[in-house]
Amino acid sequence: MNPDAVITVERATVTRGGNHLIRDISWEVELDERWVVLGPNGAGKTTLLNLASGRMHPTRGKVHVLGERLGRVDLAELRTRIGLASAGLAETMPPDETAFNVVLTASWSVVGRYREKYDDLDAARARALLEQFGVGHLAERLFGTLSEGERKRTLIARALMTDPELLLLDEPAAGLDLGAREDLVRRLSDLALDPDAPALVLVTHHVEEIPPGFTHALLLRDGEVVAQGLLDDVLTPDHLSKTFNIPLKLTQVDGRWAARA
Ligand SMILES: Nc1ncnc2c1ncn2[C@@H]1O[C@H](COP(=O)(O)OP(=O)(O)OP(=O)(O)O)[C@@H](O)[C@H]1O
Repeated sequence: MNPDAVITVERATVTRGGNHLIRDISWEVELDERWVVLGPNGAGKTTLLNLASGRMHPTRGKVHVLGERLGRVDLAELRTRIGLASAGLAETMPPDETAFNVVLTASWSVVGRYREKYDDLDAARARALLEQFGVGHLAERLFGTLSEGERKRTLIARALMTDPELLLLDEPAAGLDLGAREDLVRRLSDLALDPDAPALVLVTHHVEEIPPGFTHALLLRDGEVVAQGLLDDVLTPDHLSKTFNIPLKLTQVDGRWAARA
C-alpha cells in the first residue's frame, strides 16, 4: 500500500434499495494533496465523503482511511483522526452552546459542555481557530444565533480542533452570500497553501468555490467518475460539460475558476 495515502478507495460500490449511489469508484488521496470533489445534485459526492469519513461502508470494494480498512477498525477511534464539517453535522450542534464551546468540545468528541476537563492549551487552540476563520469576536455568542456563514466557519474551526490528519468539507460555501463566500474561499486557500495543514477534500457544485492552492479534482456524475487527477488536467470545458450534462465554457483568472453555459 502507498504509505502516503490517507484515503484509498478500491472499486467501491454503494447500493441502497436497489440503487447504486456510487459505482465502481477507485480513488487515492495522499497526505499533501488538496482535492475538490465536484458534481451535480445526486452525483454521489456526499456518499463518497461518507466512505472517506468512516460513516458508511462500501457494499462492494475496499476502502482504507488513514491506513485502516473500513469494516476492520474501531470507527469511533478512527473518526477522532478525521475532521468533518457538513450541513448535517451543523444540525446536531446544540444552539444554546457558545461558538467557543462548539469548537472546544471537539477535543472530547462531544457537542456540549458537561463535566469534561479542558486545559488552557485547549482553550487557546479553540480561540486561535475561531480567529483563523474570522469568528474570534463571536466566541461567546450562542451557536443558534450565528448566521449561516458564521456557523459554517465555526464548524470548520471545530473540525480542525483535534489536529486531524484529514479534513473533509461538504459544501462549505453553500448558502453563503458573495462576500461571505469570498471570505471563506480566501481562508480555505490559506489552509490549502499551509504545508502543515491536513489532507483536504472539499465537496462543491461550483468551480467558483475552488480555493487557490487546491491541487486535484474528482468529477462525479450519476455515481461514476467522469475524470480525476491534477486540477489543471481535470478541469476542462469537455469534462465539466460531461459532468453537468450541459455545454460549458470555463475560465481561470488569478487562480480562480468560473464556468458558464
Ligand atoms: N438511502 C438511500 N436510498 C436510496 N437512494 C439514496 C440513499 N441515499 C442517497 N441516495 C441517492 O443516491 C444518490 C447520491 O446521493 P448523494 O447524497 O451522495 O449525492 P450528492 O452528489 O451529495 O448530491 P447533492 O449535491 O444533492 O447533495 C442520489 O440520487 C440520492 O437520491
